Amino acid sequence: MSGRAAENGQPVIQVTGLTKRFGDKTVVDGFDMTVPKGAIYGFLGPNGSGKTTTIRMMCGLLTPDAGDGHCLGYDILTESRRIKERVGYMTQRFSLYEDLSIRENLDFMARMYRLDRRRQRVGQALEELGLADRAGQLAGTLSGGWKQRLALAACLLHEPALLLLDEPTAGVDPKARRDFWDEIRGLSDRGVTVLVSTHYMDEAVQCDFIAYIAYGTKLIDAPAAAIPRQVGLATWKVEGPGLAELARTLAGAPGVEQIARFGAELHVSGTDAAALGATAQARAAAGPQRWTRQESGLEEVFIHLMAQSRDNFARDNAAPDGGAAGRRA
Ligand SMILES: Nc1ncnc2c1ncn2[C@@H]1O[C@H](COP(=O)(O)OP(=O)(O)OP(=O)(O)O)[C@@H](O)[C@H]1O
Repeated sequence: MSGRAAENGQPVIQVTGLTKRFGDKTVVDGFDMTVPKGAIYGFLGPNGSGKTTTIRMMCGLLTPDAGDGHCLGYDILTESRRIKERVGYMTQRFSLYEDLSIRENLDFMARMYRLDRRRQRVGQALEELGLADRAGQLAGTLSGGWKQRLALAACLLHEPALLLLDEPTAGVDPKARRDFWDEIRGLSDRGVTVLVSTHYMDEAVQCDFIAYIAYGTKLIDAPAAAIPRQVGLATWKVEGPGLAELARTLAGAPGVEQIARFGAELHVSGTDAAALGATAQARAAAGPQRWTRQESGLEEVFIHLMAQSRDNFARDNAAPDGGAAGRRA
């Protein structure tokens, strides 16, 4: 496949069997994925589950121990240099030089990519950012939201076809998060493909597709809107007085696997819809709270997946004496 193939309706990324071991630990195991052009693909999962390692392998930034594939039409094993030229990478820590000015940061990035029309590109980025009249200000003096916008502008200078975002809005206020995602959506509309690793639900809901990874294995890979149905989790919303006490008495009741507080509501979920329904109806009849069956949201689903993968991991690693082998969750 040539570099142009990706522009002719073929997936931007297609990988199979990606596996990575660090020492005797397999952190990614037989990972397959296909990413369409312009998609925003979210990677979720517990800490240390292999999200970053997977994303880096998919883009040729890290060599897998097994598996192969293509990214942007290039072979991830033999043409990683070509891929890197077309990838923008924004890490959680904003990778800016705090003691350089806003303009100097952009100019440094433009030099790093050996870009032509450097002055023009930097000038245009400053205009688009709305920072042209503050170009001489030190980057370290910007607020979190502005630093993030500058970091994004810096990694877009070379007009990448693929953007990697690692928890991009951690520590940024809600307005700035919203603006940031509007910009990401705009890039996706223009055909830029985005891979984002996150723990935040408000980032997850912005994604077109979500892969959920637990301990090196992909458990879910689907359009975001299809995931609640695919996981098969039933949820009841409970409103009214005494929710804290109700939550205590519901623990362990038939069909109740998860109880989560959402503001003034309790969301009670489980995979056995019939058993949960019977419990809900019995409790509703006893009052005084109001019970309503509702669609499970992504947040409930991910709380469920997280708890389930922890339980599976503890079971699979249970020592002969019944204790769990140590590993960070
Ligand atoms: N270069 C490395 N050498 C040794 N172990 C590593 C290396 N990089 C990652 N790991 C280990 O591989 C596992 C997966 O790490 P990775 O960063 O991919 O997970 P993650 O899902 O992105 O985590 P987080 O959500 O915490 O960012 C972790 O146990 C991590 O400690």
